Amino acid sequence: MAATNNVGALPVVDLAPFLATGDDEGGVARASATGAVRKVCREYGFFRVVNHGVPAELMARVLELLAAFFALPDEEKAKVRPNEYLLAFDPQLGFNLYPDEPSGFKEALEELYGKLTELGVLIQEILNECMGLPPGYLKEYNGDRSFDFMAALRYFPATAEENSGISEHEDGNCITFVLQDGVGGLEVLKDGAWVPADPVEGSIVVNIGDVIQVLSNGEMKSATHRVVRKPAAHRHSLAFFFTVHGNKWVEPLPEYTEKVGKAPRYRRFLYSEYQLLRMRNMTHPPSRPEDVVHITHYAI
Ligand SMILES: O=C(O)CCC(=O)C(=O)O
Ligand SMILES: [Fe+2]
Repeated sequence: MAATNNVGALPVVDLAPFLATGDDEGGVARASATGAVRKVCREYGFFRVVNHGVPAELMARVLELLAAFFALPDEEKAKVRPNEYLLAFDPQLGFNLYPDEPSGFKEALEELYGKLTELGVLIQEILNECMGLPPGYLKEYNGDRSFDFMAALRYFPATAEENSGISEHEDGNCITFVLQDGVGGLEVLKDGAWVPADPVEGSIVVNIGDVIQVLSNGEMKSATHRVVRKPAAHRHSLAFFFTVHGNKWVEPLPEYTEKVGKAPRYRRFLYSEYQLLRMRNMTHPPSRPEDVVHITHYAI
């Protein structure tokens, strides 16, 4: 059983140099932030971003609206499951359903969706640079935003009997952003110990998913993480999944294989197939833990 390492703090990456209008000094700061992202993705796959362009006021407003939404009467649900969620997709696709209450919910979620999409595009560009890919490679490979989605979550307080919010897992997509209220409980596995990804106001937690791990032939980590519920309060969080279209083939890139004389560590797969297998993990949970499909399913 891994220990919890309370002294560990997530590395922080300041994105200000990428959002400021470019000058020479900005170039140096951008190179240094890119280096920081490369290092943290190799070691960890989890970090925090600040000065990310998503207004703190909007983040706070959405979390308050989520709390108001999930607080609408339904306490019976707490008895049968550890959390509740609401999904939102690209508003332009036109199939999101929003509740009437609280007022301003749709507008705030859609505004946030747009901002997090922009942040995803920015982080993807930074990763492109970190990974030494031809300029614009990832943008071209992953230019279709129709598979991205956002999950708003509420976790019930832990009981004396159990406290699991989301059991340990890796995200299957490219890049995930997590916004959370002040309760805490998100933890990331680093060198065999659970490191808390505690809330820091205004910052956004970023984690690398399986697609980036495979493209980089395992060099960039899709970090294992979980949510442990706290006894005192409901926790609200919002996860945005920046991902590839289902019809994309995912495989280790030449920059990490033939160009550097390394054998691919994964066989190629269609993203929609992997998504389906992961979905089945949830709808038909295998009785043996070793039968749960992870990215290792495609390992060579
Ligand atoms: O609620 C959180 O902080 C994280 C949720 C998560 O890991 C997920 O939905 O994949
Ligand atoms: Fe996750």
